[in-house]
Amino acid sequence: MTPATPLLPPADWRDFLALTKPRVMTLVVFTGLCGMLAAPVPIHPVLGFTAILCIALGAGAAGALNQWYEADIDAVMRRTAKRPLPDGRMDRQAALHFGVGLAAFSVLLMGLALNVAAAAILLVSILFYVLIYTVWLKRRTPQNIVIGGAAGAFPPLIGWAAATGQVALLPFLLFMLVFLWTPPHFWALALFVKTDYANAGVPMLPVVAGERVTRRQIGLYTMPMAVAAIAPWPLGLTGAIYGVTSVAGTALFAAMAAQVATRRQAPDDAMRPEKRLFKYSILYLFLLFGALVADRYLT
Ligand code: HEM
Ligand SMILES: CC(C)=CCC/C(C)=C/CC/C(C)=C/COP(=O)(O)OP(=O)(O)O
Repeated sequence: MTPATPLLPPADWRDFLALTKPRVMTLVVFTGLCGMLAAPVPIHPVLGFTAILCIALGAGAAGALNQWYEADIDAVMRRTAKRPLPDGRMDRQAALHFGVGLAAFSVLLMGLALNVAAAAILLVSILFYVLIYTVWLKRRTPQNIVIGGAAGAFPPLIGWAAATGQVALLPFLLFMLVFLWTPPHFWALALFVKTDYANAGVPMLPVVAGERVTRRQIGLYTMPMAVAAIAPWPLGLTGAIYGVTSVAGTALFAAMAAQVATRRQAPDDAMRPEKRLFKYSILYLFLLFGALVADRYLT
């Protein structure tokens, strides 16, 4: 006789929400919204709302499928052990159905209500995060987040494509900005949660190559990131609000990254430089994308 599988009570709506990684996705959705609002074509508010909803649902679906696939490693990391699957609050099948259903719904709705270009890029970003990052690269190489991180850089392109039906140089530069921002963002965090990844056997850079290499890589990626961040201004694609914000914001980012790269910490500094860089990395993208929209509507 096969042993009875313990039946889990139906998951709470809060567990389904947690499956979508709502906190991380706020910035993903914000960059998509700003990409849409920065486009030179006005979009009907109902269609604009629908496009952003599709990005949010698509990103949430990707987060759910990520958690469905990696419940085993989430269970051994302190930061993730309380997620609905490793904590036993949800059935794996329910998470899979939720993720696949939400992904299909978001892509179809984007295609029907907006256009095929936006739907296609949304589909590519979901597949990129789930298949290329989560299933293929994450457990295999410390370059996982460099390549797989492209998934999180697509939303500005999706937003722009939703409004215009095509892509252009400015959203491409925004894609490059988020793409090159991801390594410093993530490796700064990985420096202070290194043992979690080591315990789970995930080959993140500080675990595999050590702290020194990781610090240097953070500094290295910051340089092309700075170029992508500032370039839209001299290229005449944005105005002075974005220009000044990007120059000042990026200078601060570069100063913090240099501190991390050279491991300088003032004796009275309570917070480790990498922790400060990680926190600032999030504010930085909010600032630059916010300035992009302010530029479009205030100048
Ligand atoms: C492969 C690429 C990335 C990796 C591995 C990564 C990893 C992480 C991790 C592990 C956290 C810590 C806390 C948490 O799980 O909530 C975090 C926080 C965060 N990430 Fe990333 N991230 C990536 C890309 C991105 C992108 C593209 C965005 C948005 C554009 C983003 C936005 C955020 C935000 C807003 C937080 C803070 C969440 C909070 O307040 O709790 N991340 N990231
Ligand atoms: C529009 C669309 C589909 C966007 C996709 C959004 C996306 C790829 C976001 C990347 C950010 C993210 C949640 C990284 C977490 O990495 P992790 O899974 O290694 O983190 P974990 O250890 O917290 O699970």
